[in-house]
Amino acid sequence: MSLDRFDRFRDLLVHAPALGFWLDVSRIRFADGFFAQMDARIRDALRRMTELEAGATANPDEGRLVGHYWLRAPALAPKPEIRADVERTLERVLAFAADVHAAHIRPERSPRFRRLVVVGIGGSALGPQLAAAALGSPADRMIPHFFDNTDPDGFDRVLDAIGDDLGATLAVIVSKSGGTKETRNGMLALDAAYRRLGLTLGAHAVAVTGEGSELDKYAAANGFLARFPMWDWVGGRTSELSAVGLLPAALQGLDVRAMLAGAAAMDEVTRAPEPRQNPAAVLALAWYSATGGAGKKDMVVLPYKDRLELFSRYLQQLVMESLGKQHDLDGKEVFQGIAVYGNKGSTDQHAYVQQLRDGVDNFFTTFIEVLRDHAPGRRHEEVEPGVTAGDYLSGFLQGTRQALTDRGRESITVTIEEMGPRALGALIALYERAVGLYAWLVNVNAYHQPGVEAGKKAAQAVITLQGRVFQALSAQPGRAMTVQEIAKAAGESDPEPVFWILRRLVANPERGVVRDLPEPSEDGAIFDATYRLVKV
Ligand SMILES: O=P(O)(O)OC[C@H]1O[C@](O)(CO)[C@@H](O)[C@@H]1O
Repeated sequence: MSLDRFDRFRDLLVHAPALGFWLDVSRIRFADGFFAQMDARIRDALRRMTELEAGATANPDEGRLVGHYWLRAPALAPKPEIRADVERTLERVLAFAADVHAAHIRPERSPRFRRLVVVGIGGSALGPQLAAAALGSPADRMIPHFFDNTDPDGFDRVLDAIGDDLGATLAVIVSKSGGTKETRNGMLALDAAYRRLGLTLGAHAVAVTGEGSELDKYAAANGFLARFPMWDWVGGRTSELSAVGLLPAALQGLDVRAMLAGAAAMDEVTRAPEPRQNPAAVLALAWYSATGGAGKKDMVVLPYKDRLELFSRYLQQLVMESLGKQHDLDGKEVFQGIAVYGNKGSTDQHAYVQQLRDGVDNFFTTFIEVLRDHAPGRRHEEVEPGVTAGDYLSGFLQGTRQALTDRGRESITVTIEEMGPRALGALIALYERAVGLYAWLVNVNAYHQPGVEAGKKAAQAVITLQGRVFQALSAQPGRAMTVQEIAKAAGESDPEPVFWILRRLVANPERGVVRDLPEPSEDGAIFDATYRLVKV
């Protein structure tokens, strides 16, 4: 039995020695004949990927090219102007970072920039956050911070952490569309913070955005230190190796050329035409087998390396925004997707692994193993005679993998030699391509995200309604009105969103809305409450 299993392991293992990379899918229960059955489809997906890399229009909705592969191999770009753009932008990123480090570019009053705040969300934050956490060290040239939401308390927390160093902080505002509200709000929060110190945002800021976008215009009008392009042929969730990720990484002092080289090397390996020798194809096939090609199982991502804790969050967007689609490419309703979650092993062993082993079998796990325990020169302290903490980490990985197998729970293991910029670039490239291939296996468009717009529009409607609520209250100053009365005065037929707005405003007394509860106040009385506007 165990010999059979070892044979199967050997048979299925994909090893890329030049990359120090292994992919083990032997703990996926492929049905008999699975690879033969899928052969034509995966070859077709590989063919389409080749066309995509050669410049085919892969985003039928938007008629756009999809070319994140050219970011690390500009010579492959289908047009000379794209190649020139990529090469020039990399040089500009590196030169800008060098100038900042050398204090040739310096803040308004401080002698040099010591920190950076990346303001962005989704694909304009997750990659930079992943790289900062995965590769940061005490040798970093600048300390990175992030605004990745429109949470005022989140802004406060970051600004508190920066403290007196704000004058020595570079704001990197990242938005492909240049119109994302969370990002705009973060930028305005920073603007206000600089102004409180008598400083200007423009003298401390750079933008990464699409040419001609709202942000691009704002940056030009406000004298930003520099603007870097974001091209329409790079999707947000595959933008880590464009200026979006490279600029923050270069400023932090990370080796961006090594990140690019790792991605380029993985791209080479994952262009292999033979599916079984192509790690991205094998990964996509393993997902297909595990999920029935219909998202029946979730992907649990467990890197046994603290530095990769954000990898599952990064993959969450890459996988779920790419694959989570209502319709397939033929317009058929399919409700596709694969749910992704996870943090890190062994930590998660003490959180939800109980359910993975004993509970509902609705997932497959991806273990990520890093062979090198820590940086050369660090001591391998023993925690027991002849045993190190790293031995335990490794033991827990194998142990959990086996414990899951014993219960028939499927898993994949990705192994890398050591954690570094090259490996990170390679991991990103591997998953980018596996997602693209899988999308074709299930016939969905991986390169659009129509579903995101609905929530954004509805949010804007709430903001507009809030304005009408304020108007209704201020039209009759001092008058106490019920939720229903306010809704009516605001021209809103549904009192519920008005109730939500008022409840929140009341919890923030600075906004001037006061709630009066009828006496005696009891359960349910909240719906008889009245609201009025007071001067604050
Ligand atoms: O870079 P932008 O345009 O601000 O967009 C941020 C994120 O928002 C999304 O469009 C979805 O809301 C993502 O696809 C994207 O990464």
